[in-house]
Amino acid sequence: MKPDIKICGLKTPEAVDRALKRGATHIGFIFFEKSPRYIEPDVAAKLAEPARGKAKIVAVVVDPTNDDLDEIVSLLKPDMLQLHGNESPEHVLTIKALYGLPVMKVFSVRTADDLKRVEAYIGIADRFLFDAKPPKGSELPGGNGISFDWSLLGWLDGSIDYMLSGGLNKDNVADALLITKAPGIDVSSGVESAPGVKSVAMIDEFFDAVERADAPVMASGS
Ligand SMILES: O=C(O)c1ccccc1N[C@@H]1O[C@H](COP(=O)(O)O)[C@@H](O)[C@H]1O
Repeated sequence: MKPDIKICGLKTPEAVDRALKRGATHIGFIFFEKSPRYIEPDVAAKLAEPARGKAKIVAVVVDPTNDDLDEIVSLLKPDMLQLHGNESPEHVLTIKALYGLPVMKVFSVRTADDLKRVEAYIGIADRFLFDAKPPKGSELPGGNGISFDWSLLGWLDGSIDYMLSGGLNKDNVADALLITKAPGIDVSSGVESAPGVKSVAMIDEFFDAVERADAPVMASGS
């Protein structure tokens, strides 16, 4: 089955347009100031306009304050919040109660132990997102272009709805889908020509690779 596809860290109308034309189900905007993909909420709001009703608009935040969220939610009017920090289950519940939006909670994964934290969020987070742990010294909690051992997701309860992220690109996404059968995938730096610079050609190549992975295999000679 075709997975949900989120293109994250968008900053130009061209990249938004291409992601939508190719069938992105989610588009993400990064509200983490140290990121090369950071965007002001009012700019993101204008960029997101063509996506309304076509793809889910996702605001990516890291341990946000209520002031941060007040501004982002009132200007962007996202469909979903992606919590990419160390938000506790209690903080997730508070955010959901305050803003009435579904939450995708992110977990950084290196070993099977990292997946044990998921349990405390079941019934609280609406969706999960599994990303690689950032390398030592990185200022970014995500968007590092690094993958983790996808086979670890085999330990998850099959009923958990999630997106897979971390270092996905046109060359590895088919393997990632084969191994995980992920219901959703999320890419950022894998469709960039330089940090923070999305390439429409690379967005095309990524969707092409997902479509090839999803295509039925024809028997030879028939
Ligand atoms: O992309 C960023 O700069 C970023 C900053 C802060 C939090 C999350 C960020 N990106 C998220 O990271 C993952 C994986 O990105 P990549 O494909 O490995 O580059 C993705 O979920 C982005 O939403």
